[in-house]
Amino acid sequence: MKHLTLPAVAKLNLFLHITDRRPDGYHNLQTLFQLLDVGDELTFTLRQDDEIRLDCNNSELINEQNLVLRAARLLQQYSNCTQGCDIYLDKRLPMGGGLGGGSSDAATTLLGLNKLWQLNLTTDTLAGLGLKLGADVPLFVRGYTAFAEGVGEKLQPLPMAEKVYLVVTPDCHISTAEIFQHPDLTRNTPIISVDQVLTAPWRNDCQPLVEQLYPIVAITLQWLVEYAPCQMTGTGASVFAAFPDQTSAQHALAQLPPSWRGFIAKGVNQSPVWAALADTE
Ligand SMILES: C[C@@](CO)(OP(=O)(O)O)[C@H](O)COP(=O)(O)OP(=O)(O)OC[C@H]1O[C@@H](n2ccc(N)nc2=O)[C@H](O)[C@@H]1O
Ligand SMILES: Nc1ncnc2c1ncn2[C@@H]1O[C@H](COP(=O)(O)OP(=O)(O)O)[C@@H](O)[C@H]1O
Repeated sequence: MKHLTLPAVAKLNLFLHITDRRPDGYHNLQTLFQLLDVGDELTFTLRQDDEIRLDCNNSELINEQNLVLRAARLLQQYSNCTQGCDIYLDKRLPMGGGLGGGSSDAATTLLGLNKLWQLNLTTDTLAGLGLKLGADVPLFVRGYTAFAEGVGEKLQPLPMAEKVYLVVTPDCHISTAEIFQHPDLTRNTPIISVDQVLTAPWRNDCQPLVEQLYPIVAITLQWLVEYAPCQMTGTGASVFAAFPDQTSAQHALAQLPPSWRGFIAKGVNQSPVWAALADTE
């Protein structure tokens, strides 16, 4: 096998509870990660040498900090692999919007190169490597909708009704670090058990603070709630609502103010990346 094209889908946090702050400054969370069926696409091509090169439809993303390059280099180093690759990233997801696009790209890179370089590393090993790159990477490596604890790395599969979501991303950049460092962040939500997930009220502890600091997020939520109950994902800025069907989601999307960005996606319990990998067997 010389080429491999794989999806890197988005996620939503159907709820996000912050339960405490750890001595290392990070926060323990409880969250329900819902995978979606839309995202970026990555193509991996074997090279004759051991170089790793990245190309992308967004030239600003072609740099050493890109999580795709960092994931590829980490895997090459970990496995002492002498092979290289050209990687093309087709960036489709809004960036820095709480949809996990960068983390998903990193996970797809770990999964894709494990296959292309025939490393045969286990999913546990890849998830462990992914955690070094970001808290959400293990979710995308494992590829199932899940209840998560810790910083998001302790995952239990939790299949959900596969609903239709409208996701709207207002034009503002929110720093995850700024939100987590803010004194007004709610960080003492009581811990719930996995049995309580479906009955507990779902809320995002970052949302009130983000609405206060970034009024455009509050305005976007006020727009969306006219159509369906809505919430913010991650540390923002994207917001989402579940709709009973494609038609009603499409109706709301058609009313979106011109400068806003939105898309419709279906919630999925299994990441399409795993089905795509199985197709290459
Ligand atoms: C909170 C979530 C929920 O999905 O937000 P989104 O990024 O999706 O919006 C993620 O777990 C975010 O993960 P990720 O985006 O990888 O965060 P990182 O880059 O690791 O962290 C940025 C900074 O946020 C703070 N941080 C992050 C995660 C966490 N559980 N506690 C923290 O206190 C730390 O100060 C860290 O330096
Ligand atoms: N492959 C990538 N795709 C998107 N962003 C990336 C990538 N690699 C690094 N980044 C950086 O990570 C930041 C957050 O990316 P992203 O995962 O899209 O957001 P979020 O964590 O809010 O869901 C971006 O602003 C960008 O600077």
